[in-house]
Amino acid sequence: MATRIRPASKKCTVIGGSGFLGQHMVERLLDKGYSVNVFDIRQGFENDRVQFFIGDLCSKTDLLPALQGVNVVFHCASPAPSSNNKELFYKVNYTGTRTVIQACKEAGVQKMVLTSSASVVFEGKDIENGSEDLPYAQNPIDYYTETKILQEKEVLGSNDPANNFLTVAIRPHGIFGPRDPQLVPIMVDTAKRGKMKVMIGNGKNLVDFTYVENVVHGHILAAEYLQKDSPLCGKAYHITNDEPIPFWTFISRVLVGLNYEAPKYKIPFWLAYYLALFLSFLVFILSPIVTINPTFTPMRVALAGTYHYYSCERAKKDMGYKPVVSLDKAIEKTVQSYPHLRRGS
Ligand SMILES: NC(=O)C1=CN([C@@H]2O[C@H](COP(=O)(O)OP(=O)(O)OC[C@H]3O[C@@H](n4cnc5c(N)ncnc54)[C@H](O)[C@@H]3O)[C@@H](O)[C@H]2O)C=CC1
Ligand SMILES: CC(C)=CCC[C@@H](C)[C@H]1CC[C@H]2C3=C(CC[C@]12C)[C@@]1(C)CCC(=O)C[C@@H]1CC3
Repeated sequence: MATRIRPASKKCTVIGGSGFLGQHMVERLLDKGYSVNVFDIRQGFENDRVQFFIGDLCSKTDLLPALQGVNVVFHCASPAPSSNNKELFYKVNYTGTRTVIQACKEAGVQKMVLTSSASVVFEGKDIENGSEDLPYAQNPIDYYTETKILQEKEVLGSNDPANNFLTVAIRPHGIFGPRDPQLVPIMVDTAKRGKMKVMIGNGKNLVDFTYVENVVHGHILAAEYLQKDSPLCGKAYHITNDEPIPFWTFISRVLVGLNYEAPKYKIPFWLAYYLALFLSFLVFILSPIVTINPTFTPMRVALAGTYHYYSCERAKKDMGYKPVVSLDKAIEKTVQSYPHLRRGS
C-alpha cells in the first residue's frame, strides 16, 4: 500500500459542492480540518466556514478564482443522470471537464479527484464482482454514461507527475443516504402512484448500493494517498459498500422502512425491457406536442433487473479502503432521515 500523506496545505475546492454528494464531502472535509471552497452553478446551503464561488464549470474565467492556492480539487459536478439532454451532458461532463483540467493546471492545483461512476463499464448486461480492468462500455446505456466515460478518460489521461499534476477517479455505484434527491424520493414517488408493486426479473440480482459516507471516505483517502510514484496516479477505483444486495431486497427494505408495501409480483426482465423501450418510443413520438418524463425507462429496467456489483479490492490494497458504515446501519440512517416521505406523515 502507498503511504498516506496529509498535505501541509489542506485547501481544497469541491466542484459540484452544492449537490448531494458534494455537500456530504464538504461536511467531512471541514471535520477533517480542510479549508473548503465550493464551486457550483447554485448555492445549495449556508455555511460560514465555506467560501462559495458561483459559476459554470464550462468557463475557465469562472473557475480560476475558486482554484487559487488550492492543493486538491474534487470534481463531483454533473447534470442529473435522469436527464436526456445530450448537448448538456457533452458540454458539462466532457468539454467542461477538459476546461476544469486546464484551469487546475493553470492555477497550479496539484491533485484532482474525479467522481466517475461504476456504470462506465455497464451495458445493461450482468456484471458480477467486476474489477476496474473491465473495458469501458462500447454501447453505453445513455448519454450520461457515454459522457462519464469520456470524462474519466480525460481526467486519467491528464495525470502528469513530471509537471506535478496527479489525477485519480473514484467509481461509486448507487449512492444513497440523507438528502439524496434521487434514489429514495423517486422510489417513494413511484410507490405513492401505486407503481411499485412489480419486481423486474426474479428478484435475485445482486447490486451495489453505496452509502454516501463511504463514498466520501473513498474520495478523501484517494486525495491523501495520491502522490508522485503512488499506484493511484491515473487510475480508477471502485468504491462500494462491499455488501452487494438483491436489488429488490434493498428497494423493499427502504419502502417498508418508510411504511410502504414491498413489491410482491414479478414480471420477466425481457418483457419489462421491451415495454420500457416501447414507452420511450412513444415519448419520443409525442415530444413535439408534450414533454413526458417516464419513471419506467430502459435504463432503470436494466439497472433493476440485472446483476451489477463491483469489487473494491484495488481500493483496499492501494489506499486501505474499508466501508465506514455497514449496509444495515446505512439503510436505518437513511430511512430515519426522510420523516417527510414516510406514508401517513
Ligand atoms: N447519485 C449516484 O447514485 C451516483 C452519482 N455519481 C456521480 O457523483 C457525482 C455527484 O452526484 P450527485 O451528488 O448525486 O448529483 P447532484 O445533482 O446532487 O450534484 C451535482 C452538482 O453539480 C452541479 N453542477 C451541474 N452542472 C454544473 C456546472 N455546469 N457548473 C457547476 N456546477 C454544476 C449541480 O448544481 C449540483 O449541485 C456526479 O458526478 C455523478 O455522476 C456516480 C455514481 C452514482
Ligand atoms: C425501478 C425503479 C423505478 C427504481 C427506482 C430507483 C431508481 C431511481 C434508482 C435505482 C438504481 C439507481 C442508480 C442510479 C440512479 C437512480 C437509480 C436508477 C444511477 C444511474 C445514478 C448515476 C450513476 O452513476 C449510476 C447509478 C446507478 C444506480
